Parts: sequence; structure tokens; C-alpha cells
Amino acid sequence: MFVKPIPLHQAALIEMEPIQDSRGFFARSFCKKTLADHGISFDVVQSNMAFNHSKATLRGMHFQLPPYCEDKIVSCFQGSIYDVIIDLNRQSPTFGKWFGITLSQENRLSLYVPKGFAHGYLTLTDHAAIHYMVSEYYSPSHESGVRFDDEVFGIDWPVKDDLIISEKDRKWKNFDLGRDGIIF
Ligand SMILES: Cc1cn([C@H]2C[C@H](O)[C@@H](COP(=O)(O)OP(=O)(O)O[C@H]3O[C@@H](C)C(=O)[C@@H](O)[C@H]3O)O2)c(=O)[nH]c1=O
Repeated sequence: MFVKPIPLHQAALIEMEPIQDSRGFFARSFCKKTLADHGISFDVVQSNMAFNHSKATLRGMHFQLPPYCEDKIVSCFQGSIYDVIIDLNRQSPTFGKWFGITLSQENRLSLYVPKGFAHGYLTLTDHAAIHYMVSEYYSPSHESGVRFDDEVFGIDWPVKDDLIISEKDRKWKNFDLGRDGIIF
């Protein structure tokens, strides 16, 4: 398992190292020690999955407010998604910046999403199945989000039309870079 930096402060890409044989492959998908060797302290408290019927389904951009901020490790084990994070940590050198990458059944990449980041994804195939581990318990009263199409971030989604998206996710308020953000 390889842990590689990405342009956003403290976030990282995790690449599996499959060991192939005639049956298929084996790969480690999570290793607390390897992450710690890269400065990432991650305690899993919940492991979640989500299934999406159709391509062009967009979920996000979500985070939990203090004291329920959470780290996530997101993977796509069926189909593919365009996974996006935004650094909303006011004390980060990359505050306000976004990063996107395709996670798929084929490339077996995972994204490490630190506390203080918003996370969301767009399905690129039908039947996309997502798995993510989180370091904090789900707290509905601490759920928050920013809009996927907020111009202040300017995320360049690979699909723009006919998106399937919940009412909740269409209605997150505009983000103000001078005022909003997470401090924890
Ligand atoms: C996230 C979550 C939701 N739920 C419930 C609430 C609701 O009834 C139903 C669906 O919730 P949502 O619409 O928020 O599901 P979803 O849009 O898939 O939410 C997820 O989106 C991605 C982008 C993330 O980053 C995740 O952390 C999470 O916020 O599941 C839980 O019971 N536990 C959980 O941990």
C-alpha cells in the first residue's frame, strides 16, 4: 500500500499493491501503521458503503462540524466515481482549494480526506459502489455542506448536465471565503 501526497495540505492518495495469482489478487486496503509512517493518525469508528443506481449521481459536498469533524478514507470498489475534496480548514495553507480524482474498480485508488475538508463524488458509471471509513461517529445535528456548483470553488465536474442530486445537496448556502470555514 502506497501513500502519496496530493496538492492539498494533509490530504493523500492511497494506492493498493495487488498480489496477483491465478485466482485473482490480494491487496491490503487499510493499514494504520503505514498511514502513521506518513503522518496520518486514523482511528476507524464506522465503515460505510453507498450504492448508486445511475451514472451522473452527485452526492456532496459534506462534512461534520466540530466536535464531530471526521477523517475519511474513500474507495470505489464497483464502477467509477470522480471524487472531490475541498479544504475548508481556515488554518490550512490550501484553504478554499479543491482537488478531484477518478477512483475506480480498475485503479483501486483511495482518497484520504482529513478533518476540515468537504467531500463529494459524481458517479461516472451505473451501479457505482462506494466504501468509506470514518474516524468519528455520525452526528445528524453536526452535518453540514457546501454546494457542488458554488462558484467560489469552481469545481470542474466532468459531467455537468442532468445530474441526479438530492434536494438537501442542491440547497447548501453560498460559501464566503472571508467568513466561513472550519476551525477545530
Ligand atoms: C452519512 C450517514 C447517513 N445516514 C442516513 C441519513 C439519511 O437517512 C441516509 C442518507 O444520508 P445522506 O443523504 O446524507 O447520504 P450521502 O449523501 O451518501 O452522505 C454521504 O455523502 C458523502 C459524499 C460523504 O462524504 C459521506 O460522509 C456522507 O455525508 O442515511 C446514516 O444513518 N449514517 C451516516 O453515517
